[in-house]
Amino acid sequence: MGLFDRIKKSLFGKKDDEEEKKEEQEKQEEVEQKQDDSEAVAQEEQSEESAESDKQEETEPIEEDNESEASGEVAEDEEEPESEETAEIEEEQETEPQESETTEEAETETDEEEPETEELEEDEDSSQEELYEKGLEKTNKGFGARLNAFFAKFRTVDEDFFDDLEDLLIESDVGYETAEQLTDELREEAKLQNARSRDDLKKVIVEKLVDLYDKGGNSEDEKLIYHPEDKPNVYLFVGVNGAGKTTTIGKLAKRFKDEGKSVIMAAADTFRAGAVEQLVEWGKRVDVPVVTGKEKADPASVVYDATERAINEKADYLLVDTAGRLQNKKNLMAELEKIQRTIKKLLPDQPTETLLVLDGSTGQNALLQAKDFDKTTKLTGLVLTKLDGSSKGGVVLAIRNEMNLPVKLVGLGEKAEDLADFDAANYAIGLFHGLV
Ligand SMILES: Nc1nc2c(ncn2[C@@H]2O[C@H](COP(=O)(O)OP(=O)(O)OP(=O)(O)O)[C@@H](O)[C@H]2O)c(=O)[nH]1
Repeated sequence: MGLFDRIKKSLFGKKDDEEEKKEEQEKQEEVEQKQDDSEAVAQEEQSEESAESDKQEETEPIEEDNESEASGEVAEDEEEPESEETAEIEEEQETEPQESETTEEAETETDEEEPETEELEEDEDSSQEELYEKGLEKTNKGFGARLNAFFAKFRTVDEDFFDDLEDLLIESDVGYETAEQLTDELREEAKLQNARSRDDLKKVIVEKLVDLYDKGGNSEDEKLIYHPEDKPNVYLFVGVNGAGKTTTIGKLAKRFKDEGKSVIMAAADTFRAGAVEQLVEWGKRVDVPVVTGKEKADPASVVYDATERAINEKADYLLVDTAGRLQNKKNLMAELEKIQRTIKKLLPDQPTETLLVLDGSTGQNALLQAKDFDKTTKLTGLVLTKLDGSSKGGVVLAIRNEMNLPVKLVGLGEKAEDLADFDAANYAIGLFHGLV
């Protein structure tokens, strides 16, 4: 199923079903009306015929004439209320069971149409969808609900409408540049689609937002890279203090372990003692070995040891945690470069991934950090953490619009399983469900 189909099914699906049912009912009523009409015509013709035969029978005895008139009246008296009542009853009876029949039919049809493999994929899809729904609850109640309240106030599509929308997007961390661009595009799109009603506009706006979340639309580019022939696949995690590097590495180690892969972690954040302990703790929790060094040891030496071990043990993955803050930015960048050089000494094609971890709840600050790191470190993708802690949600849009880097993972909670591949459809569903 395509991205828009999935979103449409999930967000607008109920409405579409209702519309379909309504159309079905209207069609049925039309058919009944036609039947009634033809019955009425038939009745008229019949009464005309009987009137004619009455005329023909005028010559016959008066008694019989009376009888036939009487019987005609009785017949008419009986027929009329009967046909009205029956029509009413028929209508009542027919509409009710038909409604449930339509639903049943629709359900059976979809059941029959979809092959088993798709059902399994759908199961996976729905568990990811649930993770997003749960993780984005706060954003849904914040950004999503603000958007909904904005529509509730909707009167007419004019310049004020688009100005207010732009303000709302800026307030929701979308950022000035993206908000302006988005509003301009929406103005055009609304004109193009001749969207005038509240529902039309809502659809145009949600579609446009989803389009931006899906930027490029090629989710394959957003998947974490894994080369089975290139073991170990080294993933280097960079980012400022507290962004969620250690937590993301722990969560990912669990995921890979659960997939049956062998994993080693390297605690190269020797700058902060607590960071090493934290990774060791994750190692115990998910049963993955952690290579550590002495306090304040050269992080590159820890990475060297860990890379050697990963090569010797033919590990599938080596996940490297780095320091978030040094005395100054220049030192931090120099340290990251040294780590990259050290890995390349042993494995020239590594690291497979250099992922910048950003705290998604810091809004525009996350975007600034992304731009900053992107200038100095060769990155392959982004990880947006703590999206469960943000009621704004706009930063994802800003990052998608202003960065040429894929968002590969999102953190949707503190638990080991609260890490998901970024998925535009699930993100949009989590953000807008219950609102559109
Ligand atoms: N709610 C929530 N909390 C998260 C998420 N990811 C990380 N955290 C929390 O954020 C805090 C900081 O995470 P760390 O993994 O220690 O961050 P770090 O980047 O390794 O920080 P340093 O080790 O200081 O460089 C911890 O309390 C984590 O539990 C997430 O997706 N959701």
